[in-house]
Amino acid sequence: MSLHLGEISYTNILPFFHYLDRQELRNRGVQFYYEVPSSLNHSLAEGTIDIAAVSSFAYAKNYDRLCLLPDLCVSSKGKVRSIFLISKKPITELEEARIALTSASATSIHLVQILLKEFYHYDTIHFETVSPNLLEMMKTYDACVLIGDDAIKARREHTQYYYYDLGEQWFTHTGLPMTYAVFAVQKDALQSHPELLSYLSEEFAHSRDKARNDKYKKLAEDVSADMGGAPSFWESYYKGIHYVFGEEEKRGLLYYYSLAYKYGFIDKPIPALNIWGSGREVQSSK
Ligand SMILES: C=C(O[C@@H]1C=C(C(=O)O)C=C[C@H]1O)C(=O)O
Repeated sequence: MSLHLGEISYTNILPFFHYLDRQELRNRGVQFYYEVPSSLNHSLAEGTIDIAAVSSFAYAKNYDRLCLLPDLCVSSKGKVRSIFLISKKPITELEEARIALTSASATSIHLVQILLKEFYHYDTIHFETVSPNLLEMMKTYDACVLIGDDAIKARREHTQYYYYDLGEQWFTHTGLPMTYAVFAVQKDALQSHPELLSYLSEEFAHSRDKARNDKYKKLAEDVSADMGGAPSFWESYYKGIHYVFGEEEKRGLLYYYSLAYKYGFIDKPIPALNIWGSGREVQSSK
């Protein structure tokens, strides 16, 4: 029986995937699915995918059925450089604004609402979820949120707007890192494929460590050839992202979940993260 693995179709996740021996994994029964985060979140919730890097928000939504792989995440302590609120007006002038949210995201579209409610005290902003097309969004809305490669491209090509980096905003107001993606696995799959999942988890960590030990040089060159942008941009982009799920990242994520609960984005509080193989739970610091 094969194991269905979801891969986010953005460059930010590549350190975990670039150096994987995909043929070896296919030989062992892994099937790859390449999708934007919101589709992977959906597939994981439906049970059609066994394991994936998904929006950290999606883990909270399906908390009872999922476990996290230890040590792996996509986080930033401050600027992430690929998740922006892009606005025609300064962030302090958004009373009654209409904001378009990218349909590719789950974590960031709730993060922006949390930031604007909790720290800017807005309660009259109108949010709508639409396809991630900057020009279309800005035709009808005052501001929009883009993530991943859409956001990187917008920042490069459309400099006439105000850009607010949501990782930086979160850090300014909380002093904590923000975790956008985690590796979540169905509890059922842990029963049916424990050895393969353990192998896969180690392979993700090896790929990440290889990319980091090379200071992201080779990865940056490959991404630049594929996507444009200078290799130096990609090197510093990767260096700004935290790929290790440490204690501070977990605290930041639990605080995000507590605010997501406060504003009704999730139905149940998340008291702790269930991390596979760690034999322990991490309590919320709040
Ligand atoms: C750093 C990023 O994090 C992403 C943001 C996500 C979200 O908002 O749901 C999901 C997965 C991550 O890949 C990014 O896309 O730029």
